[in-house]
Amino acid sequence: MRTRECGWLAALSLASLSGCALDADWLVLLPGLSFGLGGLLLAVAGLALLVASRRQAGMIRRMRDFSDGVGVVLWKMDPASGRYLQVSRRAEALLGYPCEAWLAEDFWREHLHPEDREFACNLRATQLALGLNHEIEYRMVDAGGHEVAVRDTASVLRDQRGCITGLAGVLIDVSAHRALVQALDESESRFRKVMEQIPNIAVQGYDSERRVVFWNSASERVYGWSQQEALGKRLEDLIIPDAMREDVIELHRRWLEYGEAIPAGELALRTKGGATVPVFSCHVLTRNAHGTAEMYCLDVEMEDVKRTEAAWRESERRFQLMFAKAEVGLALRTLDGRLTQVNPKICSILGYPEDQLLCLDLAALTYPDDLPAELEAIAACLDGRQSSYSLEKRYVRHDGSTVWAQVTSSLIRDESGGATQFMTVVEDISQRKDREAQIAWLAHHDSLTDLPNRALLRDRLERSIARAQRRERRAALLVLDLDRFKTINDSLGHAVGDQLLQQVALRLRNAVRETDTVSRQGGDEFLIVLGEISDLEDIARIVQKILERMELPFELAGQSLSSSVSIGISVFPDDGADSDTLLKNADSAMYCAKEGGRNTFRFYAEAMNESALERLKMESALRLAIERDELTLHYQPQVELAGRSLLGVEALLRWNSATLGSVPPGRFIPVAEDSGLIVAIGQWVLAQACEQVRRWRKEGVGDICIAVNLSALQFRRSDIVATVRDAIEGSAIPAHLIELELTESLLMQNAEDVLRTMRELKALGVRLSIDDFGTGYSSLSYLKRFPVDRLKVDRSFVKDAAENPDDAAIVRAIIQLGKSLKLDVIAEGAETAAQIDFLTAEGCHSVQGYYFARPQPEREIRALLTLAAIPPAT
Ligand SMILES: Nc1nc2c(ncn2[C@@H]2O[C@H](COP(=O)(O)O[C@H]3[C@@H](O)[C@H](n4cnc5c(=O)[nH]c(N)nc54)O[C@@H]3COP(=O)(O)O)[C@@H](O)[C@H]2O)c(=O)[nH]1
Repeated sequence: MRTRECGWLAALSLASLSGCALDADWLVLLPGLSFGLGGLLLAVAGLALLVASRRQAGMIRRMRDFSDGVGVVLWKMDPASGRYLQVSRRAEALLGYPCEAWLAEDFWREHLHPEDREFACNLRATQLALGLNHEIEYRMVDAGGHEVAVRDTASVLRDQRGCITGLAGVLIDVSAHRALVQALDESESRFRKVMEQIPNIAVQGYDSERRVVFWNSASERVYGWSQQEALGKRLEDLIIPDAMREDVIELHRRWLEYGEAIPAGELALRTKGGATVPVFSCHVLTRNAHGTAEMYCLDVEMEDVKRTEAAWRESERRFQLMFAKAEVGLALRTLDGRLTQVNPKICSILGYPEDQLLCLDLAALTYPDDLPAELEAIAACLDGRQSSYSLEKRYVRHDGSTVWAQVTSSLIRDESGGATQFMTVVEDISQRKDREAQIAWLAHHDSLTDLPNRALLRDRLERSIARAQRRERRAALLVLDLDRFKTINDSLGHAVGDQLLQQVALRLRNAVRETDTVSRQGGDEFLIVLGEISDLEDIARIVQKILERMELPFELAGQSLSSSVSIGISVFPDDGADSDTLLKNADSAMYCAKEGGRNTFRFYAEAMNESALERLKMESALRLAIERDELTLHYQPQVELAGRSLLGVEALLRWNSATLGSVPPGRFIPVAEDSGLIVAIGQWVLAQACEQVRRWRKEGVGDICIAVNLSALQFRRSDIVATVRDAIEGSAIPAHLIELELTESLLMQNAEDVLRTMRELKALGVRLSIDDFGTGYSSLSYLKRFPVDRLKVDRSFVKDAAENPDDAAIVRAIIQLGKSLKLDVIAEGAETAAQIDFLTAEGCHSVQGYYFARPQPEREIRALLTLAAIPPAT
């Protein structure tokens, strides 16, 4: 609480002194409103004088209304008892009591705040005793029990003799004002405290003469002057170096006079001890409570910053040095895998120049099989499950080779903890991997021959069994034992024996497919696993190939040595369902082979031996058939149905073997195809057919067209176009007298290649027909594209066509198809008159079959060739 004399109240007292009645007494109080209302109330004071002198009741009433309007309470009090005699209407709003309540004895005293009561009562009593006007700030308590801060301005009323007659005053509610002042005080003190205690910013305040008015503890530390020493001293005498002195004074002046702010910037200021201290200084010009200018300077010491910067530069320099010189590959990588920085070592590991490497990303550099594991590890880092990962992986180098690396990637985070990039350390571990691979190789291979050893073979055998089981195929295990190896070893020495084993290993490897496994078990014993076998005869053929290759002499130590093997064979699933059983059975089969005279093979199951042997015998005999002149061609007429005229003949191969007797084509053609002999045989057939055409023409029989069967293998493997061209040109016959029969199934495989070859053949001028038509799955669209002249209905449909409606429908459909595609249709296998009638009725163009003639040797068929109409066979 504070009291204040209100000097000019004396002037207002004139109004009362001049004998104002009660209302006029109020007027002396109005100046109490001057606090905060300034000039307005001076005008009011003048007005009061005027009113007092003129006693204008209306004007007084308006003044009372005015006091209510501005929110003040006018009161009159008995000085002796302290009881209000009168209060203005505003009193009700101030404390929430009706005006009458205020007039009660001791109202004022009782509604003073208990903490302020004594002080307010004493002060008023003292002032009254001295006869002084006075002003007191204290708190009252309203009807709701809340404190209300008031400023109470009281004037002493006197009569003409100067005796005190009463006390009148104004109560103003200053609660809001006080709260504001208090908040401002608190705020100011808070900020002052902050400014004083802020540790890193030296804050100084200077008045308009640049004398220190504020000097915080950081200023004491930075500049060495204590607050006590600094206060009142001038800026330029404290911290401004001499060289800057005049400039600073001038800058300050210009700020004050022209408002040109002193810019913030780095300065080198002076300490008490005369040392220079680098600071970053910014300045604020403000006005104090008295309205005078004050400049505040906020200086941040730069030494720390500079030290940190230097340390950072040093650390960066070291990092760059370490990065560049590191003996391991280093790379910085964005979170999505792009390389942003690489060191020379990683460039050399990956074989890329730096600029090219920086254009690549993780996926492009990683061996595809190893990428998923690394992406999984990256995801674990990015979703916070781990902060780094380490793995072994393969990179794809610039030249396409792969390099094994031990990779450790750590997530780098920024100050706020956000992941920014990966730092990757790459160590070339190719050598270690090679060593590991070498060790693994040695653990699973025979060091003499480099072939898989027993352990690896067992693994491969088990895999082959599993695969064969899944695909419902067979697998075979061959146990091979070199005949006479002991003799060679003992007589020529171990070195030669070793060489022999190495050459045997090589021959065995070359005799089987890549996917088969050849293994050495030690000594002169070898094992072979043949996987994915669909036909038992395939095994016999491979075995035969091995035997043949082993029979060829070995060049060892300057001499030619011959050797041979005995082979025992067991087959999955026929001879055993597991590797142990198959090994045991193949072994016992091998001993049977040895007992059987060596240089031979034996299946574990006897039945297999028979069929395989027969087939092998046939293959061996067939191999010699051409040179032994055992092959001949028979011819079967092809007859036009309408006029029964001869259209041509089909050449059909016959084999009369010196050892096997007459072998039907149905048996030897598949063996020829499987063994590849069909290529040479087919060539022979073609040449013979062309030669026959030439002879018939020469001998006057006529231009007889010969149809020749082309096997699929012949069509695909040999240069069939050249073969046909050579045969035709070699016998100088018109090409259209040769017709090539291609099976329907051949056309369906690699259709585009087949089509190209067919077009080339057609370009030679030969005729093309589709054999066995109806047994394959030709689509109409394919047929349209193939340049064929004739469809040959398979004899299986012709056989029952006259009786079986289904077969009849098929034959009918083929005939219609031929007509639609403008192709001749020949039905083969027509044996009966009923079949001939049916085919004639359906509009079939021609037939081939026993009805007219069986395939016969040239001399027997010759008579038919000149007939105008071919009669049925008798
Ligand atoms: N790649 C080559 N394949 C050839 C060659 N020579 C023959 N073959 C093919 O061998 C299969 C069997 O031939 P083959 O025993 O000669 O049988 C042919 C005819 O004898 C037989 N045929 C003819 N008419 C009748 C008959 O009325 N009834 C009946 N049961 N059989 C009859 O049809 C065979 C002709 O068939 P195709 O060649 O499909 O016209 C056989 O698939 C021949 O293709 C050759 O040199 N190369």
